[in-house]
Amino acid sequence: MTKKIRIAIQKSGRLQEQSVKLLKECGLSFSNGPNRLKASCYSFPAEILFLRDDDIPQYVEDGVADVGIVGENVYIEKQKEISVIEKLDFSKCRLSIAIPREKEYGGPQSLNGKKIATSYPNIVRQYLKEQNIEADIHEISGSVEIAPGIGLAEAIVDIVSTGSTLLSNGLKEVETVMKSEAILVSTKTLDPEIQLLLEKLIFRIKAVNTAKNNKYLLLNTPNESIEAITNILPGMKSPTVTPLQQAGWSSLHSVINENDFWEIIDQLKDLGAQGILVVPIEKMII
Ligand SMILES: Nc1ncnc2c1ncn2[C@@H]1O[C@H](COP(=O)(O)OP(=O)(O)OP(=O)(O)O)[C@@H](O)[C@H]1O
Ligand SMILES: O=P(O)(O)OC[C@H]1O[C@H](OP(=O)(O)OP(=O)(O)O)[C@H](O)[C@@H]1O
Ligand SMILES: [Mg+2]
Repeated sequence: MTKKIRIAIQKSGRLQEQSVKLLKECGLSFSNGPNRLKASCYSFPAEILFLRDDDIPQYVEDGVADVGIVGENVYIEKQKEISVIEKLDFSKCRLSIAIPREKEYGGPQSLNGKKIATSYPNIVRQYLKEQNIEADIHEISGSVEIAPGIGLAEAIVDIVSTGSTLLSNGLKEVETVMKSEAILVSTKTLDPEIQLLLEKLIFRIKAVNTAKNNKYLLLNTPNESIEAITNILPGMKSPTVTPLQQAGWSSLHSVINENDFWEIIDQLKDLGAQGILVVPIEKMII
């Protein structure tokens, strides 16, 4: 019987939807109803385990799951013997120190002797040690932003993305402790068959994520500008150039990193390019 790779993802919460989407884009189809804790993939030898995100590092360390998707913040906090395989480019956030909006902030040293509420005691302990601060860490498992308002702590360390949770709880962000995004983690030593499945999965994840950052670009160019445009748009190997019906003109197709597009658009126009189309790419294998 062929072995299956066991992939742990969050059951519900901030990582869930994007983790499911990524696996499905990688060709792993499975059903994920609200009460499902385990699902078999139809199209890939894999089993999906739906778990609390905080438990995923432990399950991966124990080998109950071979790989898992967690936030870097949880990976660092849990201090488990597991490997980081790949950053996944979603659930981007930061772990920040926040204090009541009306309070003056006098730098990290002003936290000396204060009480800090957090769900990330190990990360905070390490930060305080590095900054040479003596403060009291009060661990709570959720709704951390409420702590200063009810007199539980003078500061908090929690996840911030848009900052709206801090704002609605009368807090202000004063320091970033770490940045985080979703990552793929794995057990340190994998069975060789599972390792091969993991390599297939990584190949697919890279194809999906590279495609997201790139766009397919089509334009019409006067033939005398082909060389100059090729220098600006080298593409994966070199652009495809096909003649148009209209003499002296060609259609040029290439691939471009999304971030570069607005930087080069004026140069393309100056070289006489017309009818520029930018199209999303679904998968990209370099
Ligand atoms: N507002 C946010 N924006 C982006 N990413 C976030 C945000 N909040 C959390 N994350 C990331 O998603 C992860 C899971 O967050 P979530 O709030 O769903 O955790 P949780 O409540 O502990 O879930 P669980 O019930 O699985 O324990 C966090 O560890 C962090 O990496
Ligand atoms: O800066 P913001 O965009 O407001 O995001 C930050 C909030 O998002 C997360 O909570 P979530 O909404 O996932 O709820 P939770 O309490 O269930 O973790 C996190 O714990 C923060 O409270
Ligand atoms: Mg959790």
